[in-house]
Amino acid sequence: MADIAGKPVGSGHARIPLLGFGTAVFPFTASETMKESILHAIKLGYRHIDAAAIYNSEPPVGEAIAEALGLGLIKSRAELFITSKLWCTDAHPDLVLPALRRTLKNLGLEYLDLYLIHFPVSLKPGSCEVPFEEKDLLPLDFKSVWEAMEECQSLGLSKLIGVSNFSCKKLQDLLVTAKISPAVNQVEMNPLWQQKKLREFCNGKGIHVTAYSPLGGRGTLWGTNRVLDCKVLQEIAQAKGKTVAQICLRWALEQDVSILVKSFNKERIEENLEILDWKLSPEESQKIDDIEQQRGFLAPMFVSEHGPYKSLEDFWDGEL
Ligand SMILES: NC(=O)C1=CN([C@@H]2O[C@H](COP(=O)(O)OP(=O)(O)OC[C@H]3O[C@@H](n4cnc5c(N)ncnc54)[C@H](OP(=O)(O)O)[C@@H]3O)[C@@H](O)[C@H]2O)C=CC1
Ligand SMILES: O=C[C@H](O)[C@@H](O)[C@@H](O)[C@H](O)C(=O)O
Repeated sequence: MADIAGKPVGSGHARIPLLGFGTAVFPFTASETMKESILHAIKLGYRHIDAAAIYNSEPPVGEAIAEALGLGLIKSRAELFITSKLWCTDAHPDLVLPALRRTLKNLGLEYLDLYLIHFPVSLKPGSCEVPFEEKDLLPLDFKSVWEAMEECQSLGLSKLIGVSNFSCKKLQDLLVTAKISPAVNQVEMNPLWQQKKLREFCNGKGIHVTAYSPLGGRGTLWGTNRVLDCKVLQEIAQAKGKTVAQICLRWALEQDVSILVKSFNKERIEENLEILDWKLSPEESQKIDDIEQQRGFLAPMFVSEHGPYKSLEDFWDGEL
């Protein structure tokens, strides 16, 4: 069993496991493979599972948890750290609590460990699906939606609350009125988009950063191969006898963040775990540090002349 020690998160005693398991696969449909992969991951020692209403992954996550309990892979639900996310159509103050209750029903759980605002944007209320119409994009009412998130935590329906895809500026805006500070900001982070500024800001505010698409989301709708194809990373991997994926994951781990990686392939699920008992040398870390930075490709879906963000610069408030 892999030893995936957790990091403190939030203002209480909670800990977030270092390495988490992603469940986003486009088209967003649940499958038997998804459930089997989650179960396999739990068997190998993954303890954080990242779901979202939009992924349609909540039912298979719930089934995998029930099976893991039945098989004795875990003794209680409390051994797991389960995250899910509020989709933009429900990012309206009166829709947050009903959305979380639906999420819990889908998962068959009484509480989440972490509930996140998926994106700093709303969509006209309606069905939770992509693609969506650009004309449905709306500004997020940070204050009132966050108040509804705070209510979710106060009711004990989620132990922690947080955000995803938030720039420093947006976090700063949220913090002006927040009574509970976001425990986590889940963002894209990999050697090609290291999020140095955001991490520094979050560290200063006690907000834990979770890295998604640590491999650049190879082969996904929103990702790219440029991370796994990066020459510098390939050279380090070859010299070290590791895979490029392992170099990316180890690098992220050494930046003091937690990671979410998705694989539905048994060998790769295992390969991605084998990053805990070795280190990058200072020279290797420096080479990665020097890689030219560019933003990933996720946010363009939310950039539109009809919506609150007219450009990627706008979405990220010019931060890189
Ligand atoms: N909050 C947000 O807005 C977002 C959150 N996320 C979360 O983060 C998770 C991880 O990010 P994701 O975007 O999926 O991208 P990842 O960087 O985890 O890459 C996943 C892709 O890489 C492949 N892969 C996995 N392991 C290896 C390996 N060792 N070698 C080569 N290829 C590999 C997978 O294929 P295969 O399955 O065939 O192994 C899959 O195609 C998501 O699943 C989701 O839970 C992701 C995007 C946005
Ligand atoms: O419009 C598409 C979706 O928003 C998609 O970009 C996200 O759901 C993201 O891939 C994720 O995994 O969280």
